[in-house]
Amino acid sequence: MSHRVLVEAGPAAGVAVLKFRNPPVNALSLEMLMELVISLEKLENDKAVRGIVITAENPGIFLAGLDLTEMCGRNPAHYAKYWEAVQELWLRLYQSSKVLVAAINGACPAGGCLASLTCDYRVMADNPKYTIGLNETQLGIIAPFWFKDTLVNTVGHRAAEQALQLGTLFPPAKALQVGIVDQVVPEEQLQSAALSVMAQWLAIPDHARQLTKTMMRKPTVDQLVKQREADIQSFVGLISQDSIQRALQTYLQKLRQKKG
Ligand SMILES: CC/C=C\CC/C=C/CC(=O)SCCNC(=O)CCNC(=O)[C@H](O)C(C)(C)COP(=O)(O)OP(=O)(O)OC[C@H]1O[C@@H](n2cnc3c(N)ncnc32)[C@H](O)[C@@H]1OP(=O)(O)O
Repeated sequence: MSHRVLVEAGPAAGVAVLKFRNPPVNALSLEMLMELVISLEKLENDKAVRGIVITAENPGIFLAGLDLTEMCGRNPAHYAKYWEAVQELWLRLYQSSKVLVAAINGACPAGGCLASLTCDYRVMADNPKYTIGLNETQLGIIAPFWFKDTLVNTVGHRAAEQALQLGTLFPPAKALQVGIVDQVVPEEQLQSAALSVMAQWLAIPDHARQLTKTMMRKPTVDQLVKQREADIQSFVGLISQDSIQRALQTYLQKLRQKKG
């Protein structure tokens, strides 16, 4: 039984809707990552499902990214387990044979942006409070190579380099201009726009679309698969450094003090 992920049958045949519901901010905790992987595996094995709309149950925050509390003050074994789960989620999403459409109905930083970039199409609600991007450098950390490659595959090298170095969080119109999202629609039309684009994608024969997706994504997937363990060790080494721990603690404190 999943608590942090809700899967519903969509209003159209062959379409499921997967909703994030991990209050307060839909951070990707270890439990949330595991529940997502299980839900995605079930959907992948369900032949009746051809497409999945991915969204947040409550508008405002799509996904707050990786859970910073999983990366602060823990031991190396925990960091390794956590990072393996992050890799697993990315591999499931990026290699999914289903059509994935992200209906971005809230803030979408870092790991949230990465999850949306694994989808085949991104529709974002036109709300200036919502931003999207890989903002890791703003936290004093570095987006790993497979985060970077997923962005490069979406927006091209120059735009990705600039966005990554600056850790830019783009509001909807700018995100559309850069190509990080494919469509921006009024907030109340988000779900219908996602379903409408899903229908267009589902009009293509599955086998032809799936093989094309695999052809386009395989080189990026293979890069991680062949060095998964090294990537885990690299993460554990970096995240355990005092300077990185200090940077993350400072960032978390700033988030907490924002309210006070
Ligand atoms: C060595 C490095 C190697 C690899 C790199 C690792 C890659 C990491 C990628 C990531 O995903 S890092 C995480 C990046 N995420 C963010 O920068 C988002 C931070 N959060 C926000 O900007 C805001 O919280 C929000 C826009 C998502 C929501 O704003 P608001 O509605 O105003 O809520 P609060 O800011 O008051 O937050 C409520 C509550 O939640 C805590 N929180 C927020 N984000 C996270 C998070 N990502 N992980 C854990 N906890 C988070 C926040 O501290 C508040 O906690 P309280 O205890 O004060 O209630």
